[in-house]
Amino acid sequence: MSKIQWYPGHMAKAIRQIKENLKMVDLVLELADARLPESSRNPLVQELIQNKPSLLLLTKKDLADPTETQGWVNYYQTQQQPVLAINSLHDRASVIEKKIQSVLVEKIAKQQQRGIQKKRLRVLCLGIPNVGKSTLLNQLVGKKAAQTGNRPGVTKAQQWLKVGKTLDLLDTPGILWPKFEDPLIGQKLALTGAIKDTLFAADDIALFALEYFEQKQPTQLLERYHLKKTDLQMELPELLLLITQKIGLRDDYERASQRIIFDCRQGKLGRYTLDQVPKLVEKLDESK
Ligand SMILES: Nc1nc2c(ncn2[C@@H]2O[C@H](COP(=O)(O)OP(=O)(O)OP(=O)(O)O)[C@@H](O)[C@H]2O)c(=O)[nH]1
Repeated sequence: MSKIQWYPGHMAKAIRQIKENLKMVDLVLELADARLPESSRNPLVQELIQNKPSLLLLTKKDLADPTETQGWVNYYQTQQQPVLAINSLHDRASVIEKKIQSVLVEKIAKQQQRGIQKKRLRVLCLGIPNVGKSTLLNQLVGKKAAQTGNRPGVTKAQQWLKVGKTLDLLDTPGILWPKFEDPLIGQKLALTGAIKDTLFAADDIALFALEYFEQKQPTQLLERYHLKKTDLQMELPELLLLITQKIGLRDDYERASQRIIFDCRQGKLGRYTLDQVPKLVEKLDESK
């Protein structure tokens, strides 16, 4: 597929801002998409936050495969990374508030021992575009605090938001990769909506989606587009043309591609997880 470009200027600015903001907070709330927990994390975030306590929130869990999400949660627990899977549209602020307090419980206890009585905890919220930051913040704050939209890059300025009795939360604009070498990550991000639609060819991403569903969840593909099992033996471009006809778009495979992408983003082909949980390699005792 064509190479997806990132803008180093934006990235440099975002990094400067994060470094400044990190000095002011007790914890980093890192958002990643539950459908692609690794591919939707900016690798630089880990480097930047270093020893700062963090909580990884896997957003949009209602769109991800629940078994896979549980697998990812288990995996992060083995990595000592505090994690919580959420549906930002429905989950209550108190669940996240409690989890943050549990991550910081030792720090709070130490501060109390030293006579420091902090009333509020300061939290920095980070995530790639369209991961659901504004939606989560609105849910946490309990009113329409941040602008939301299903377009990457809607969050513009940063602001402090009060959450319940214990948290102050800093909203920041989504940050981008400076570049990514692995085209597969680009395809996953494009399919789930983290990259502007103008930056990739819809048919490339639709073919990627067809390949995924054909291999992993064929029943959903058959049902959604009224296909026969034998249709799945076709080459992918042929299958795309067949679906184009099935949905009444004659030979307009460009629009059909956009429809397939939209269906995947909306969960019309069911819940799915594009990133596979890494296999936990048990240490073999070679002396035996
Ligand atoms: N199904 C589902 N949709 C969600 C969830 N969280 C966010 N969304 C949707 O995802 C889209 C993007 O959400 P935003 O909150 O605007 O994302 P953002 O991270 O603020 O985006 P930027 O402004 O690009 O940084 C919106 O259409 C939301 O309704 C979730 O947990 N489940």
